[in-house]
Amino acid sequence: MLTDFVPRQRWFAAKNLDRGPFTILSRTPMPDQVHGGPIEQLLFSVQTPVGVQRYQMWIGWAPGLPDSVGPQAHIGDVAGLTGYDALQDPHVAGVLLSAIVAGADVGDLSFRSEPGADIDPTLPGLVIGAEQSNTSIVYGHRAILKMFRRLEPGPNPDAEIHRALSAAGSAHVAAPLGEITGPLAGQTTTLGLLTEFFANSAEGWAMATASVRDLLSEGDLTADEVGGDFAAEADRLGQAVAEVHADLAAAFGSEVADPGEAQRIIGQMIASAEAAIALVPELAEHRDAILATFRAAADHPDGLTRQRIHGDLHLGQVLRTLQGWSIIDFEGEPSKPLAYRRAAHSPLRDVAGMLRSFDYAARGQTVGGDPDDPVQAQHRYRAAEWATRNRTAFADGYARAAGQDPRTAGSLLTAFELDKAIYEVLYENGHRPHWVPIPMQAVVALTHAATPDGGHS
Ligand SMILES: Nc1ncnc2c1ncn2[C@@H]1O[C@H](COP(=O)(O)OP(=O)(O)O)[C@@H](O)[C@H]1O
Ligand SMILES: O=P(O)(O)O[C@H]1O[C@H](CO)[C@@H](O[C@H]2O[C@H](CO)[C@@H](O)[C@H](O)[C@H]2O)[C@H](O)[C@H]1O
Repeated sequence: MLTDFVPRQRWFAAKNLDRGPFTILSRTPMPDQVHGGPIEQLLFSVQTPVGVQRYQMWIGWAPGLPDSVGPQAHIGDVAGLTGYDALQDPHVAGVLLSAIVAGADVGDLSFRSEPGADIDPTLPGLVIGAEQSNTSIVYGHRAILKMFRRLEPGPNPDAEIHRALSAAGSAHVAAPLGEITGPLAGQTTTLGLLTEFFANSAEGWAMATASVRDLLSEGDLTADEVGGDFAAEADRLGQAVAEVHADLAAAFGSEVADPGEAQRIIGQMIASAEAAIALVPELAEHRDAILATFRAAADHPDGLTRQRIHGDLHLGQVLRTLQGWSIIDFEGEPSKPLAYRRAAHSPLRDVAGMLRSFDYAARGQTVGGDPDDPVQAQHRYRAAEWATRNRTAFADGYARAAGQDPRTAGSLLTAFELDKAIYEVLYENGHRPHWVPIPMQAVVALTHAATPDGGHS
């Protein structure tokens, strides 16, 4: 029954991998029924060449597909009952919120609210957009419940970091309100996280791309002259990221790594690049330049600091609220193991993620098209202008708040950007193949200096 439905879901990361059959790990029915049939949490695993993957689903059963969900929620029919993706059902959303507020224990699942959280269990819940790594339900513009889809045994860094930053009084994070946990491979595992919802907020990605469009529609004004200029926001965002890094360092600790740290990091980047090259043929022709760019960064003289970071920072992970910038989704890079995502890393990794994202916001609007069309060529030129302006503003804001300019890391910052761009090639190859040219272009630009003729061949 899962065979047709699961591979169509955005959250399923093994779409393009050879894989074994789905193995059901557990089924936990809720005491409540909403459409004359049970609602159950189902955990399953699937074996892939890169290891086992585990996933969470919530399945509702009813005599037919309930009116409260669309046809995309249909999973399959068994013994006269229709199974459907229950997280898309507002009635099931209500059951989950009530269980959190009640502090229910259901089978092995624990539903808990944070001490002092004041949540109205009757708030109506609505699932938001399908194009996410997980599935989130918004309750009356007051709270948002993220149900993690791909699971790894242990605490999810999203829950850990929301709690730590909130306890530190950070102005840049949503307050945690509750959690759903349960056992997986013998460890207590975060299954869902309820946090404060920022009503009237805008995603950084939406704001940045609106600003790019504004610039592209202008024939002769430069990026600093158009009404939609984003540079002041990019500067404030840099400041917010630096403040979050400082709070994370205070909450979880930080250390100056030993002098060999840069070599160790570069070694990991080279290993990831080799793995990506083996999977994506377009990367192979740039292999020499990629390796040369990484090697050039290995001799970083200064000690690097290591601390907990966001790990997958981009413009889609930042919200402009009425108060300022907030950062969401502290899970880390979805493809990396949990131990890596909970470990200390260089904050330059997050800085590089944001720098890449400014490039994405700009080039996403000009990708594809006719390379010989003069209007499109002009758009590409303007998009590059926007990216430079906003990358600079972000780094300026970060440097001011951190007291240290990330750009002084030079070739090492380039290596972090290249590492991210290669990750993005892999990510787009699996999820949005028509966007592969965006990070590919960055791979070429970032390795340009390392090619024998400086990229003039
Ligand atoms: N606290 C919040 N307030 C308002 N919107 C939020 C909040 N948290 C998340 N969102 C919205 O939900 C979307 C998905 O959240 P995210 O944590 O990025 O989930 P995923 O892990 O599925 O990518 C975000 O892109 C954002 O639009
Ligand atoms: O699902 P997540 O938000 O955790 O992150 C994954 O998906 C992102 C795409 O939504 C991806 O980000 C890439 O695309 C963004 C635009 O959609 C762009 O702003 C980022 O710079 C680019 O990396 C992210 O890498 C991936 O982990």
